[in-house]
Amino acid sequence: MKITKLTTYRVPPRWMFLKVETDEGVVGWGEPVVEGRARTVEAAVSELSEFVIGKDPSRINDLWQAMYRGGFYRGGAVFMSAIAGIDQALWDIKGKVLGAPVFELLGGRVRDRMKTYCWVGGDRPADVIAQIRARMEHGFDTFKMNGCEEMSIIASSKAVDAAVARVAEIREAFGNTIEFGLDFHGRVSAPMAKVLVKELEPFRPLFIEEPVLAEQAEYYPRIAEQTSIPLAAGERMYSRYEFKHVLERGGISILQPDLSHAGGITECVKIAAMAEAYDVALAPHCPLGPIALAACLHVDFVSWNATLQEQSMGIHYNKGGEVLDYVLNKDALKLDDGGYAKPFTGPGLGIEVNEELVIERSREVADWRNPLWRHADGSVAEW
Ligand SMILES: O=C(O)[C@H](O)[C@@H](O)[C@@H](O)[C@H](O)CO
Ligand SMILES: [Mg+2]
Repeated sequence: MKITKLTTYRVPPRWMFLKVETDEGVVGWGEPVVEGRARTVEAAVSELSEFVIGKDPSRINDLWQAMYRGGFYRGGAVFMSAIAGIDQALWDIKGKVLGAPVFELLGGRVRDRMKTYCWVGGDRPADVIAQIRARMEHGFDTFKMNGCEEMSIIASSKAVDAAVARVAEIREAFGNTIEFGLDFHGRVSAPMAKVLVKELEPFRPLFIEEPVLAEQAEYYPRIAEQTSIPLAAGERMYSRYEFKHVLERGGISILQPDLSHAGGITECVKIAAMAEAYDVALAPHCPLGPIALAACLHVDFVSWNATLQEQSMGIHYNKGGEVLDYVLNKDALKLDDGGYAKPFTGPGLGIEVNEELVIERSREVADWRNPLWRHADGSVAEW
């Protein structure tokens, strides 16, 4: 079998799907995208297709190594996302050729179902109580929200109190009938992370995500020293070689590689195993579409240390498109009570893509950009 064509489709809300065709008619789908940089990733996929076209799709490991090492320069969000989408599609093809779900090709399931969580609260966390109540009616009991609004490098006690009051209100309203993670989203500086984590300790959030920016990773062990709240990070790390430093330094209890940013299934299965060796949980990042989510779940089903899966149904970013819109076999991603995903039964990634809708929506798609926030003094604020 030979790869004959790679086609990318940028679709609403802010995703990109990749179709990989072969000379035997077997097709694989992937989701290579960096949110807000879809066209840049599209160019990277196009460059990589020069190498990939004509190759045997079954040789996933060799193709991955050649894509990763073959261009001298390596790593980074754009390049590793391009590789990720191609890798996902190759696993989809392999499963379809062999008639088995990807998790079976990776050694079979370690669990019968996988716990997911959902977002509430939006960019600037608001209205979270009502949104939690609404999602609880659909059986969810685990949530994530932004932990704060813009936060100056040395923020006011008022800004800290606002962040803490929101969490206190959640615990007041729900006790521990629900669990929630707080995403600092890289908005919090190292000095303020120490302050915020200390004030949040009594409310025991399930985890604090990106307590500082990935480029400040040396602070993870220092922040972990001062709190019992598990720290989570990983969405802005792109290969084993970045995660190994974080694992060696310690401080992170939950690794969150993104299956569409960190090299795909081939790389993230290895990252999951590295995390297990350090007794670190796996909670793949996934604010994206159905193909990315399916790739995450296949890794979850074979990773003993997988604990929680992010999924973007109802997330504040999904304007103009939702996860199940592009899926024909919607039941494959139906979440049961408690937000549990069940194992795929179909071959490959187990997602039947609504190609007609993908093509139609790809014709009129706006380029999504995240907002550029500024502090009151006019300086750029982390979004
Ligand atoms: O945890 C999450 O989902 C992420 O922090 C998410 O909010 C960002 O990755 C966003 O998608 C970037 O455009
Ligand atoms: Mg995050």
